[in-house]
Amino acid sequence: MVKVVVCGAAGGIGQPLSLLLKQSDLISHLALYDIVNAAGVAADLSHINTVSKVTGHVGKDSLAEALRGAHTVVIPAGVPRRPGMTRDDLFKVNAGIVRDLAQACAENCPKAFILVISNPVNSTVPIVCEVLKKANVFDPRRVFGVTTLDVVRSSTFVSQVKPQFEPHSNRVTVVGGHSGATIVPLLSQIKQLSFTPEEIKALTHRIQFGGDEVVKAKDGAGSATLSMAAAGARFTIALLEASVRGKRGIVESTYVHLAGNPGAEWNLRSTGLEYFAQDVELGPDGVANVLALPNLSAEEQSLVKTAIGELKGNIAKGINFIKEGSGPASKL
Ligand SMILES: NC(=O)c1ccc[n+]([C@@H]2O[C@H](COP(=O)([O-])OP(=O)(O)OC[C@H]3O[C@@H](n4cnc5c(N)ncnc54)[C@H](O)[C@@H]3O)[C@@H](O)[C@H]2O)c1
Ligand SMILES: O=C(O)C[C@H](O)C(=O)O
Repeated sequence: MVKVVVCGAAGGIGQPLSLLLKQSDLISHLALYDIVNAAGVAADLSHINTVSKVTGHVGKDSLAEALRGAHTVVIPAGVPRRPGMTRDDLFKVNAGIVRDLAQACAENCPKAFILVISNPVNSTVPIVCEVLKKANVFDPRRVFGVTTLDVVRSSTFVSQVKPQFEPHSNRVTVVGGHSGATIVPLLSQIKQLSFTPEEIKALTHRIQFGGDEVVKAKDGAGSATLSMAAAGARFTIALLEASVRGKRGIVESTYVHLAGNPGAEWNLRSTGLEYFAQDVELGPDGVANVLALPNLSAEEQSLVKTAIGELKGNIAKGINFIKEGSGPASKL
């Protein structure tokens, strides 16, 4: 029995993500939780003729039931950006939402994999980990910041500049975090391609600020939802392939707690950070191996240095939110 729970399932990401997860025969129960409308989304999806049972859970009183027995919990709950906002501006509202969902996971499904989509990911992942640490149920192998959209965008944008680069089957490693300058695509690792310095600069900028492109185009109606659903489903299915089916050699870039994770010593020492996104091999218990940062070009070294500076503050903000005590979730 593989139960996957989507928290925020009625939202812009939650609905298409749930639809994509409904296609997977790795999932036997898809539980959809939201503070509104999850019953309707669940009824609708439940008519699709695939193997999983779908249940809807609306409101805080139904959260425990939604989470009980979960193998994996995916969290796209919270508010998205509008033009002019940074992801960090979302902290005020989303930090409390993510904290409360993490607390419910600690109580109802302490061994579940937790996949955090809600922004700002650089801070919400530390929030989840701190809540689980406080509850004595933290396993660093089981908590992931979903940065797959940066990888998806990288493949797409590189293929638009280099048509011989097939976007579906070629992956680009993206390290750092998930916001602007903390997103560092390692274009030097694409060994089959060569780029001019101008191409590197333009591509790096587009990947770092791809989210802003969508926020601007949606003009007040939110941020990336459909591409994020595709990216979120890709990461969730990759984790299920590794953990349920026992498939080996699956590597995805993701933002994880470094200390205590297999293979993470090098990145822990070289970044000096508690959390960092990099290529991770997935396995039966989640993180099987954190891959060491490869040799970086001079430009990439400088980008990583800038990312580290920004990540330090983002991480401390998330940790302090739990350590120093935080009130109820607030409004924007
Ligand atoms: N990691 C990434 O790459 C990435 C990409 C895109 C968006 N995001 C983030 O994902 C989040 C969701 O974006 P969206 O476009 O789906 O927003 P949305 O407003 O369309 O949907 C959010 C959903 O969360 C629900 N929700 C609010 N509080 C909740 C709670 N306490 N428990 C459960 N559900 C709750 C809302 O009812 C809503 O249905 C935002 O924070 C956004 O910034 C992350
Ligand atoms: O840009 C955003 O706010 C949403 C998301 O983080 C993205 O990268 O599209």
